[in-house]
Amino acid sequence: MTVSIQTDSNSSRTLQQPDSTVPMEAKRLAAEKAVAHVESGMVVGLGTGSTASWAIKALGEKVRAGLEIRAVASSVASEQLAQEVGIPVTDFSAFSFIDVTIDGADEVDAGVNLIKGGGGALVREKILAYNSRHFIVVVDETKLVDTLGEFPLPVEIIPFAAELTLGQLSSLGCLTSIRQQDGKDFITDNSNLIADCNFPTITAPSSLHDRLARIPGVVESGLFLQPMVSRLIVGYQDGRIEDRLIE
Ligand SMILES: O=C[C@H](O)[C@H](O)[C@H](O)COP(=O)(O)O
Repeated sequence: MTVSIQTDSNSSRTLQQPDSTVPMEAKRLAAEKAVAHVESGMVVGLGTGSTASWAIKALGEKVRAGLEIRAVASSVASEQLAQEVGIPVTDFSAFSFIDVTIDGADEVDAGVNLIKGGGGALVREKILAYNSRHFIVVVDETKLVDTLGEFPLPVEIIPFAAELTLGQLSSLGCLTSIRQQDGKDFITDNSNLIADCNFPTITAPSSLHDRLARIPGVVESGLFLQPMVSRLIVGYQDGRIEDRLIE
């Protein structure tokens, strides 16, 4: 699936979405490595996207082989996949914290700060990550960058006065557009819009995060900043896997 992003300079660029040209095998290997950290009795947060889907499928296999977990999902799509593969999905009132959440990312910088939200699930993903004892991020090597920003930053905004919110986002120095899908506005699981914000580069993610949070109408941004990630697992196209504990 591709999403064409129209910027306010009338140029366009294409976001590589799950299942296009990405190295699926590297994603699968990384996801399976992450699942090895899940133990019986745990409450597990399920991410969204193609890499997280590999983790959900691998978890489903382990559940069918006897692993006893309860899961919560970061999207309707991931919840449906979990149910299909036999993972018991529980209610948020049934526990007070998540033991481990496994999720993908669109970019990971040298300080293990992330851009997420390429699939539009960033708000629920961030809630799960924030409420998890361990947040395991699984990516293939193409997601590693020195500095964030090559991937347009997804920001979830409410539909009310979206044009004004978009203007406020642009004033931070980015080209913005409302994400489109099949010729219509992409609508999140929370009935909101995604503004894709194309910064030249994001050199100060923490300060940008604070400025975004001050804009009324912004629900959340796809910046997931340290300390949030506790483990980073990278799959390489040559079959290597790097499993790194983040202190
Ligand atoms: O909203 C979607 C998520 O943040 C995904 O985890 C992210 O876009 C990475 O997706 P994928 O694993 O398909 O590359």
